[in-house]
Amino acid sequence: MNGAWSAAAIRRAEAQLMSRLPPGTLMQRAAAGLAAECARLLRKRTPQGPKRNQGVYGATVIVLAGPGDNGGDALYAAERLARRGARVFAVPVMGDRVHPTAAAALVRAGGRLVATPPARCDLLLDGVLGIGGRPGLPGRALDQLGRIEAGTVVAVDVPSGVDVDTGAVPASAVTADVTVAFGARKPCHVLGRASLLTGRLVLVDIGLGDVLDPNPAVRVADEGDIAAWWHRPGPDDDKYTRGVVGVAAGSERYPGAAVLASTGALAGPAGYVRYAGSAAEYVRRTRPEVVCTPTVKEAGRVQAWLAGPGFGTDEAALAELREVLVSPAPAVLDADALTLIGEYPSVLSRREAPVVLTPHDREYERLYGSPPSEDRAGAAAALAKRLNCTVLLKGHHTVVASSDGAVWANPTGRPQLATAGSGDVLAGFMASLLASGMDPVRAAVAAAYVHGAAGGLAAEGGRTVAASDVARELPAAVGAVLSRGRGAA
Ligand SMILES: NC(=O)C1=CN([C@@H]2O[C@H](COP(=O)(O)OP(=O)(O)OC[C@H]3O[C@@H](n4cnc5c(N)ncnc54)[C@H](O)[C@@H]3O)[C@@H](O)[C@H]2O)[C@@H](O)CC1
Ligand SMILES: Nc1ncnc2c1ncn2[C@@H]1O[C@H](COP(=O)(O)OP(=O)(O)O)[C@@H](O)[C@H]1O
Ligand SMILES: [K+]
Repeated sequence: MNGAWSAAAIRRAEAQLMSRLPPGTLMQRAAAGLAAECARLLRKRTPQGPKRNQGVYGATVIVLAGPGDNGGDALYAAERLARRGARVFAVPVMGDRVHPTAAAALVRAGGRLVATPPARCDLLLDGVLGIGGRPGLPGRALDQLGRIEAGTVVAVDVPSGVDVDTGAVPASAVTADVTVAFGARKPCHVLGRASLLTGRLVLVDIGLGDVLDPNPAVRVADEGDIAAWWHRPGPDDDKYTRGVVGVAAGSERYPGAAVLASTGALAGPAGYVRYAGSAAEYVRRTRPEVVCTPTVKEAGRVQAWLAGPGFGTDEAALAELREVLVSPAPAVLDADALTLIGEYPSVLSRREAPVVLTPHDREYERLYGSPPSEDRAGAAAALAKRLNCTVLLKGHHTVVASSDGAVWANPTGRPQLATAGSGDVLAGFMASLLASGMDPVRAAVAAAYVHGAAGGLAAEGGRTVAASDVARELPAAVGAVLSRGRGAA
């Protein structure tokens, strides 16, 4: 598992570490790692004309330097590049406030402090704001970003202007090709719109590992986690012990949801999929391995339910939802089930077994009363706490929150997944993970991860993606994630 730590947690760890080290040590570690990454990027540049001067020597580097230590990191890294022959121009963007010793070191190495740098450069270093930054950019930084044409933009620690702890981008911010982060990820690298401005993330180890709080603000699963959580069938297993999934989805009007959710469920680790609803004819025709009954009651005992996709919001649907909720099995509630809960919140009141809610933003609003804020992790956690459920809030970086406040950001997925029915596939797959015995938060996290990976496979080569394509790629995505995960373990 990877984590992302809040600015306050990073500062606490840095303070502890710094108390044991000579002054300036951490900043030099950060600057050395940053300069090394810049040198790697400059080696890849393709200057116009004959291939001379490739690399650091002769490259034009511009530093936007803010008033704090983030500017200090950028200036010390630029000093190292200047010593290797780069032409460095540093622009103080907050009046004359600039890290004094770092600026002096850069000047000694041949760099220049200027008000107006060249209009083009090979590499632009964003050292405007780091973890001490409030959202938004100072005007001078914004002006320079508007006029400089940069081959590569490297953000120092975080893309300046973002809200470091939430990933919100309420005002102007830098768009980076690469972000070189020190010590640990911060929430803005993995959450919200800020994660899109981060570009490729490079972590530089400055020795914080041992002193960081063991509980990160945001967790990010990796393939090793998913492989470790996955229940593999053993020689004594049968289809029942592997778990029975109940799918209460679809209707005569929306039979597709039943098929997509059942296909999602079949791709998971459970051994048996039962369908309960009025679209049985379509499910049988497309997925003959699914056992169909007309109602939830007749489906009998299952180890997990999915309820909601395409099953309507009328009285009959409400009655079926109530039937699912009296079952002691954990349940994924999606789509129409979320609309029903928004309308009749009391249906959840006597529920004891775990529930995973999987809203997109409009469904979230129906459940919570207002749309999710740009602090998507905070929004998911607030709903999870209020309803005492696990919440998977869908979007570009899907977020999973547990009712006790733990938050996970999903690292996979792509916008092509935003296609009708793709959520039905996700919900069915998640129900299969629950039925296999996986803990609800892990089931939500693992389902989002593998679903995103399946979307990636479906979109390979720029192909267009429909929900059936995502469902078709799920078994391959499971295979790839588990085999890489076991390899990593
Ligand atoms: N503390 C440490 O030991 C280390 C810190 N490092 C670097 O230090 C950074 C944090 O440095 P600082 O604490 O000095 O903070 P920043 O460099 O993020 O800057 C804070 C300064 O910017 C001003 N400011 C904040 N938001 C602004 C806005 N929107 N517009 C205009 N001005 C704004 C503040 O008033 C303050 O003067 C990290 O991100 C990292 O780059 C690294 O050198 C590693 C070691
Ligand atoms: N911009 C986006 N980038 C990546 N994934 C997205 C984006 N928008 C939506 N998704 C994903 O697409 C899926 C859509 O689900 P949902 O909205 O429930 O669709 P449907 O109800 O039609 O099945 C979710 O997994 C969601 O996380
Ligand atoms: K920065």
